[in-house]
Amino acid sequence: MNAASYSAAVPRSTFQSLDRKFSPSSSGIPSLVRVNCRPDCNKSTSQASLFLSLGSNNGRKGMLGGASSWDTHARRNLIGQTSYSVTTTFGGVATESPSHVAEEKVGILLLNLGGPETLNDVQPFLFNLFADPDIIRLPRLFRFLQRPLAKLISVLRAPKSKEGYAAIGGGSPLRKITDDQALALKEALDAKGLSSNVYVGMRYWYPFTEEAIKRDGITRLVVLPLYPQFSISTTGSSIRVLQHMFREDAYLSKLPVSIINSWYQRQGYIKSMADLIEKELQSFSEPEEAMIFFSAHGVPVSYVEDAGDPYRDQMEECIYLIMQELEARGINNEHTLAYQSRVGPVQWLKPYTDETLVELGQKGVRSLLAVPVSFVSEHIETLEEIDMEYRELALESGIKNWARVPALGLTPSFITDLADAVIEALPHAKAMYASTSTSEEEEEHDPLRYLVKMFFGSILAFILFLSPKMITAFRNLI
Ligand SMILES: C=CC1=C(C)c2cc3[nH]c(cc4nc(cc5[nH]c(cc1n2)c(C)c5CCC(=O)O)C(CCC(=O)O)=C4C)c(C)c3C=C
Ligand SMILES: [Fe+2]
Repeated sequence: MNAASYSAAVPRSTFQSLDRKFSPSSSGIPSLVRVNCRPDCNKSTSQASLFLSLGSNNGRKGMLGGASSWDTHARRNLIGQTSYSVTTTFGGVATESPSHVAEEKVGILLLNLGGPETLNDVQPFLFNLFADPDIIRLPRLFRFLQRPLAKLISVLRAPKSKEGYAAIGGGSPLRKITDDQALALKEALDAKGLSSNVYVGMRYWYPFTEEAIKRDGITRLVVLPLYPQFSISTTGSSIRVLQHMFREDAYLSKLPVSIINSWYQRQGYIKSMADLIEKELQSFSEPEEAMIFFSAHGVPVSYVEDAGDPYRDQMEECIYLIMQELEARGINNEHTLAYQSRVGPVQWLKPYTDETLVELGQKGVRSLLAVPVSFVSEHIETLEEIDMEYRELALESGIKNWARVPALGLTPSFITDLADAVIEALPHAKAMYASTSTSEEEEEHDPLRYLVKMFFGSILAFILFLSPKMITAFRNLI
């Protein structure tokens, strides 16, 4: 689609504008991120924690209970249901909509996870990760423990993680790859007539999301997470940071913003994945014999079943769409989906990649094509976990022929499709105006409530730290 003139009857990508509507829950999370949820997932606010399961809290099923929640009575603001008619020219040229003509300066913010660049960065990077309340979901009563717990876990986990990063050259390649993707996206947008500034915002390492958007006169912003599928733990977490930034900042709160929550169903992405799979199958002497083994990053089951994370549904739909595309090309290989990279003692999405590989080997599968599907760059979990650990396990389990599809990276058809997604999202940008503080924030500022929480929380935490469950939890980390 050419940016110079388009009628934005936007297809299936789900994107929404930041708006100031808050849900009735106390989470402080704007309704904008509650998307793509199954119709039956509007249970209220059950919580998940990575490490502990203590049963109910305030009548809520879940791990430690009551942390901030992703209740998902999804305001399915799917753009496919809306019809827009906007004629726009970009690139320093007048932008014309039915209501106004203005000079637009477009910014695109790519969101990603970030990774340690050196081995010395590993522990502080892990600290940032585990200090995220969307990764370790503590109930409010225990929230004051988030940072000490993150410190403890990061120190315990660091030696194992360092080994992994050492095996792939001493650091994560994510920053370089994401910067390259940003440049490629800018060029693809230029080629479509849209001049833009593309920024990179990482959640847990440099350049941090909080510092990503520069004050260079942007008048409209598209937020594009580099995760095809939405999860509370990835896109959701980054959007939470943005939400906070936008609430605090006068300039940002007025900036029209459009957020692309997930884009796994875009044809350009599906076809690009199918191209990579089709190509890699040719590396087998008998391509039709190879099982296509999709390996997605896992999340704890409670995210999906209690907190309403749409991640598993989106992942399954994504695999279905890729397989449909392959079948349309006459490729009818068997396929399966499993989840990798679990951390801690709780149940994660199943089946697990390691267990599935062993089972497939035992069942007589001899050729296997691994397809990483939750991420679009090479990173530690493709380069170390899949290419080294899982490959070795597969070969030990009787699988003779092993290959892995590369991450999409800079694949031109993929980058072009991201550019289209940005262009389609632009007309839907809306300002997020200043909002009132949430009940959660108000509570933080009430000293009496805070003291009571600290008192009871400390007693509970003391008991908890001595429990066998906690000891097992830490043992499973290292
Ligand atoms: C869609 C992708 C990802 C999801 C979902 C996700 C959830 C998730 N991750 C952890 C814990 C860790 N993740 C780590 C690294 C890491 N995670 C992702 C992506 C997703 N995570 C990426 C791309 C990376 C690698 C970045 C890089 O440096 O290359 C790590 C550190 C590495 C390690 O020690 O294994 C941890 C720990 C949790 C707990 C979680 C959901 C709750
Ligand atoms: Fe992860």
